[in-house]
Order: sequence, then C-alpha cells, then structure tokens
Amino acid sequence: MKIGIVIVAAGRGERAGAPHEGPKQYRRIGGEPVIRHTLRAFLTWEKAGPVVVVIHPDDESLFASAVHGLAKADRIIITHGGATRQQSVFEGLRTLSTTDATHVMIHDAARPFIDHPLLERIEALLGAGHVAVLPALAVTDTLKRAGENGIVQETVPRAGLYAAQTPQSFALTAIRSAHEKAAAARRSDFTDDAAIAEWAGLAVTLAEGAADNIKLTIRRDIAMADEKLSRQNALPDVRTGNGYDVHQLVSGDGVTLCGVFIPHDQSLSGHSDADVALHALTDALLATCGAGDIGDHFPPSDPQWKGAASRIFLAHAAEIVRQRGGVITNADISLIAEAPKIAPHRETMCQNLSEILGISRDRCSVKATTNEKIGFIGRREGIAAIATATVVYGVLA
Ligand SMILES: Nc1ccn([C@@H]2O[C@H](COP(=O)(O)OP(=O)(O)OP(=O)(O)O)[C@@H](O)[C@H]2O)c(=O)n1
Ligand SMILES: C[C@](O)(CO)[C@H](O)COP(=O)(O)O
Repeated sequence: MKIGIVIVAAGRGERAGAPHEGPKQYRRIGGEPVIRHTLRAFLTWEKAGPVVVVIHPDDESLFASAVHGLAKADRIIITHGGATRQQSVFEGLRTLSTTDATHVMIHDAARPFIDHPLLERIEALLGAGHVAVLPALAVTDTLKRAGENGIVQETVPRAGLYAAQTPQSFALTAIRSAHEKAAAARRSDFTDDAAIAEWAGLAVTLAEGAADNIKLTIRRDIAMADEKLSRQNALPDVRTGNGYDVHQLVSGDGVTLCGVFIPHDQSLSGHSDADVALHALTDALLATCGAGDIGDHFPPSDPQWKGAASRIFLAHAAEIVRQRGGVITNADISLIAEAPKIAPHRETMCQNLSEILGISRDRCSVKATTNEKIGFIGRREGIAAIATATVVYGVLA
C-alpha cells in the first residue's frame, strides 16, 4: 500500500469574506499561512507517499511563498484546480494516478489541525482492506430544521448523524472511477468525496475524526485558529539536553578541562584535546534541538580534528542552537575526577564557558567530585563529565 495525498487548495474562500486578504488557505495563523501548517502535517508523516497540491492558477506565487523553506516541500507536485471542490479533487486524482500511489487521502488545505494519530487510524482501516474511509465525529448538538423565516420547523433526531471531516481516504482506482462516473453523469453537486463514493456504490467506513480537525470556513474560524496557535506559541519552549563523556588517563604532563590546561602527571587520551567536559556540554546542547551528537559533526576519523581545541566543537554546537532559534539560558558541567584538583580552576572554567557560549557568567556552572577511589575513575584510569544545557527556543522568532 502506498498512500498518496491530495490537498485541495484552489477555493476562493468566499464565506471567509475580506477578499482583499486573499484566499483563506494563505492567511496567517500562528504566524504562518494556513496551508503551511496543513502541508507540514503530511510532509512529516513518514507513511505519506507522493503529495499533490491542487491550487488555483492565480495563486502560484502565494503558494510558492507559503511553502518557501518548508522541509520536504520539494516532494510536492502542483496541479491546477477547477471551479468546484469536486473538480479540484478530480484534477488531483488524475495527477496522483501518474505516480505509484495505490491509495489516496484527500484533504482540505483549510483543515490545518490535522494530526498524525488521525492519519494512523485511517491508514489502519485502509490497510485492513476498507475501500473508502471517512473520518467523522458523531453530532453532539441537538439539530433543528428551520425555514427561511427563521422559524424552527422540526427537531431532527441526531442518532446516527456524523459531521464529515477530511482526509477522506480511498483505494485510488476506486475513487478515481467514482469521480469519472460522476463527471460523465454531469453530477457536480457533491460537497465531499465520500458522497461521490456512496453515490457510486462504494462502502464508506467511518473512522473516529478529531475534534481539533476543524475546517476554517468563516472569518471567525480563522481568528480563533490564530488565537489558539498564538497562545501555544506564547508558551515558553524550554528544552534541556544532557551529555556524558569519558576519556582515558595515560601518563603525561597535564589535562585540558573546560578549556583550562592543568599541569598533572597524567594526560587524557583522545583524538582532539580530549576535553571531556566540553565534549559532554557539546552533546547536551545538540540534544536540545535533535541535532545528533558530537561524533556526527566532528567524526574522530576526520584528521582535521586531531589535537583540535574542543572549544571549536562547543562553539559550533552553540551556533547550531542559535540558528534554530535557541537562546542558551544555562550550562552546567559536573566533572568526576580523582585528580587533579578542579576547585582552583573552576572560576576560569566558568568564564571560558561564558565566553564560548556568549552567555553571562551566572548562567555557567562547573562542579567537581571525586569517585571516592572507587571504579575506573577512583583508580585514576579516566575522567568523566556530565553536562546539562537549558535552551529556550522560539523567543526571538
Ligand atoms: N474550487 C474549489 C473549491 C474548494 N477547494 C478547496 O476545498 C477545501 C474545502 O472547501 P471550502 O471550505 O468550501 O473552501 P472554499 O471553496 O474556498 O470556500 P467557500 O465555499 O467559502 O468559497 C478548501 O481547502 C478549498 O481550497 C478547491 O480546491 N477548489
Ligand atoms: C469535504 C468537507 O470538508 C467535509 O466536511 C466539506 O464538505 C467541504 O467543504 P464545504 O464547506 O462543505 O463546501
């Protein structure tokens, strides 16, 4: 099973009003265009195959700037839509049929809160052989039918009634031929693909929808979505990372710890200057943004790092953190060493951290303990370091 995605984004959003603000799928919520949120959800879902986006011919440049810099956006196949949602979906299906997709999830660009658990529920049903899957929520309000005069005519029993969502998902050939049949029958009044599937005689299976997966339809929906995301974005994104490193002690004339050379009757062995403390802190910083570890950035197999000062590694990690929008708020290192004595050098070590990381001295801490003569550290066979970094992301965005 290969699941292709069709995202329809060719509508004009008339019910959202304010045409001078552009189509609703390009308006900004939480600082980004609606469609960027929608696309990110699919592009980051590892089971997604080809992604077709159906846009209006007038929106080429709006679309290009909406996806600019979005990870994996180069996978998107763009096609042009028609005058109705039905026609736009049909165009998307035609385009998707040129790929190796066997199934399709058809989604509204105007539903930016789609989440992976819902995609997984649908995928499980498709995988179990259901030809058409409709995410929907049971209606919970009491339903009334009213005349144009605003007078209620009846209360409609809500038992068995569901509000349809997207992505409505199908075996690709089945939904494509249902659309072809509808076009041949000149039926252009379907508001969703499940309705076309039902009309064509396909069995449509319900999947539990998601309360957050609303369609932005009127202006208020967009304002509420913006408020919701802005509230989320306002929460501090505080992350901590930890790092651990150990290097062997061999006979020598001193060790470098936190950038300070301490004369000693042993040295730390390693490819670089073997500054175990800065290595642990480098890993801790990288861990706050999922950027791998020190070995990924400075492989020991690379001769250019032979004898290198480890402050280079730490400065590089700090730069990665900054590029990803992080502000380093604390750096804490615990050294575990039987000897040499660390205490006389702690202040210089903290000042080194402060200078390399570009943060104030009071945000840096170096502590040391012996290992009570126990184990490899106690036997002076090695020195270990544990580091914790605290970084706040997004505050400068
Ligand atoms: N000709 C159309 C009409 C709609 N859509 C897309 O279908 C989704 C759901 O449709 P809807 O909310 O009705 O969007 P609009 O048609 O844009 O809104 P309106 O009906 O208010 O004009 C939206 O992502 C919309 O861009 C589309 O691709 N092509
Ligand atoms: C497909 C759909 O999102 C399912 O709820 C919806 O039917 C499309 O939009 P419309 O507002 O009904 O035109």
